[in-house]
Amino acid sequence: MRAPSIRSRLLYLVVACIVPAALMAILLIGYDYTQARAAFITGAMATARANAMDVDKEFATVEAALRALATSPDLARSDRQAFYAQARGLAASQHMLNIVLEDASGQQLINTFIPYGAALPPPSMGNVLQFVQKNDATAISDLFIGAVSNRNIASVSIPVRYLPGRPDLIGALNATVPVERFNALLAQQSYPEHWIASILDRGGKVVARSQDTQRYVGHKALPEVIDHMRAGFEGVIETNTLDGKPILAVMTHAGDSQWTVGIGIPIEVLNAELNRKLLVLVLATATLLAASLVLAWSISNRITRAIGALVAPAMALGRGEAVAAASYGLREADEVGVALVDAARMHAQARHQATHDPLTGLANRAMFCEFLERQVELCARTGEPLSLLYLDLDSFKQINDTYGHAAGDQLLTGAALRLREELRKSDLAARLGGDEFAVILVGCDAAATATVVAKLETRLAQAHHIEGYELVAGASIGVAMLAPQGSAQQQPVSATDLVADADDAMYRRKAERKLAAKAQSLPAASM
Ligand SMILES: Nc1nc2c(ncn2[C@@H]2O[C@H](COP(=O)(O)OP(=O)(O)OP(=O)(O)O)[C@@H](O)[C@H]2O)c(=O)[nH]1
Repeated sequence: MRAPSIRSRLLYLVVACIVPAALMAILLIGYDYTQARAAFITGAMATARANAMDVDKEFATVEAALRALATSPDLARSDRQAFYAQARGLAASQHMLNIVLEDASGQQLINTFIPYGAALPPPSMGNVLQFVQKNDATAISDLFIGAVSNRNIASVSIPVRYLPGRPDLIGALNATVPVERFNALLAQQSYPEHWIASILDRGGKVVARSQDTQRYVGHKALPEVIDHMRAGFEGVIETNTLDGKPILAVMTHAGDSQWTVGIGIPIEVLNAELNRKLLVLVLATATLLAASLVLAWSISNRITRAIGALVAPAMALGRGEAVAAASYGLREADEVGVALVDAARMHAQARHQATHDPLTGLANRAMFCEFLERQVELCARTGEPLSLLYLDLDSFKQINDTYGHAAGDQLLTGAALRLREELRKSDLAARLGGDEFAVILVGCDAAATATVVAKLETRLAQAHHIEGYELVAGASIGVAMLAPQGSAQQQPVSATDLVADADDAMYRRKAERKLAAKAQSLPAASM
């Protein structure tokens, strides 16, 4: 399996960084949403309870006014006309629609809505009167349409002994209040935007509403809401408004009237913020992800290019070639590049050390042997001439012994330099060890070889200026040749034979030179 690329790693890294961050943001948004929902429930419930108390307060105000009216001396005296006038004045001052006094049979005795003395409706035993008589207590009605006023109204009724001396006859003193009183109650609240508050009677009819009041007054709430009301539920439900808008609503009921106050917020509004935040998050994540991926892609391209550019110098190093310093546009790649340059240099150094003599810098025996074998084979095939010269310095030991090893080293180095200067680039000069050198001349016939030998003998015989002395150590040069094909000359056939011949020739030459020197009574080396 192929190892993953830098590009895929970087892309994974981007995804690994951004996706968890986005998930975390989603969790935070979710938490925020729950908090907003809880805050709505807490705030709306507190407001609904306060509104429910306000509803009861409205009824309590009306009841208190009626109870005060019931103590009127005009009633005790059965002065109906005076009582009528008093009731009418009270109704006007207390924003009541009208006040009605009924006897025990349900016959209206006064009705402030109808002029005093005019005909009153026939008697009727309503539920309210029955309740008042049975319980001798205040009754609060549900919403109904007034028979005379033809308006949505509610009534408060208190028991009243309307005939002096007949405490057994219990009639009712009723006051009706228009729904506008409850609408006014909601209107004076400053609900947060989007909140919808409603007041419902015990039967679930809408009494007042903070929005679209006229449209819904008298309408029944949804059955599920009515079911909750009947069960005496106080809490939060998800339901719909009468116009079908899904809402989250809190419900509570007033303790005395048992009317219900509900406050809702459209789920759409509640979710709008959530959706807005989620949209922003999705867009931000997508943008961030796209930007990061593009950045990661471009970074990976740069890294890949830098690493790819290292392949060529690495291959050059493998081939043993020199590696040039370069900048790869990335610090790490530059460092590897520098290491490759160093490695190539060390490699070249090691190769040079393995094939060259450290003192003179000439080829060493190993390189000499390899080169000679290759050239012998090549020339044997091509028929080109090849000459091998074996050189040994004369009386070098004496120089060493007399002037020291360091001076001997300098002389060896000087001799090597002279060889290099006198030879062609295509020739090979090698130090075989001690004061022994060898030269391979390729494509050099016998005449040219003789010229080179003479030139070298002359040059090497010249004095070296070392440490203030003039030191002379000429060289005895033995020659062996691989003659051209078809030549009559007897041929050595291998490099080993050629070396042995050159060595022999060198010894012979040395002997000749020694003899010649002796004959001339001259030392082999002079200083
Ligand atoms: N300074 C120095 N001397 C070396 C080195 N290698 C070998 N020698 C010495 O070179 C000398 C070689 O001596 P020989 O060739 O035997 O003797 P020679 O005096 O040249 O005598 P002939 O060859 O017969 O003329 C020895 O004394 C070695 O110790 C080297 O690297 N540096």
